[in-house]
Amino acid sequence: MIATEEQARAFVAERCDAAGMERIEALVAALRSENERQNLVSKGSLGEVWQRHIADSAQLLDHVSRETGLWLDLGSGAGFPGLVVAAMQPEKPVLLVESRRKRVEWLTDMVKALKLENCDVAGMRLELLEAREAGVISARAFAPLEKLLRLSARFSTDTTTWVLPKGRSAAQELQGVSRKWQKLFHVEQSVTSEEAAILVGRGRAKT
Ligand SMILES: C[S@@+](CC[C@H](N)C(=O)[O-])C[C@H]1O[C@@H](n2cnc3c(N)ncnc32)[C@H](O)[C@@H]1O
Repeated sequence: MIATEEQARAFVAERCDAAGMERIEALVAALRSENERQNLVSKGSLGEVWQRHIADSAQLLDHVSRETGLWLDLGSGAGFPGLVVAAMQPEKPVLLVESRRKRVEWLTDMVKALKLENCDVAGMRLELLEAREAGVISARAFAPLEKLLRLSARFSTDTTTWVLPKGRSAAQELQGVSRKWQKLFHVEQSVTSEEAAILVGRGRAKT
């Protein structure tokens, strides 16, 4: 279990090259500065930004094979987890979906500043996004599982990998959805918190 900022930084460094680490350092610096202007993340979490946001996002890579297609991140907010993934693996195509204007501006600015040619921002509600096939679907603190699956099912295929950090509610939320959806997922322990878990799944979420 990651317990310190140093451990979190080392965890991330093991999963990307030096250029990736430089991009992540730049992202952290920009986040600290932008958070003075808009509430991208809670002030309290900035003191543990590597544990709470960066490593928390980076750990999803351990559940995803390297060759998957488009990584679709729903409700990216400040960029977690999608922007972190895009910065660590610039060969991975990533689409960040976010509806709030100021957050869309922040994400767009960061994609430009970090020179992430692999990463696009869809500044709109997910409901309005044109259907496309996603190799990976991620979403942290986006919506309750039932709603999340209903909104994103149309982007999934038989080979889609789902990585859904769900905090302490993971197992309970999974029990609350229909059996056809339960079958797709299992619960993985988060490495950033004893209490948190990630719903990892594979396949098409039929509606
Ligand atoms: C609680 S925040 C989480 C942000 C980020 N994923 C994180 O974990 O730090 C949820 C984000 O989802 C966005 N959002 C909520 N509903 C959405 C929708 N239907 N389409 C696109 N974005 C949405 C919100 O604007 C907000 O930025």
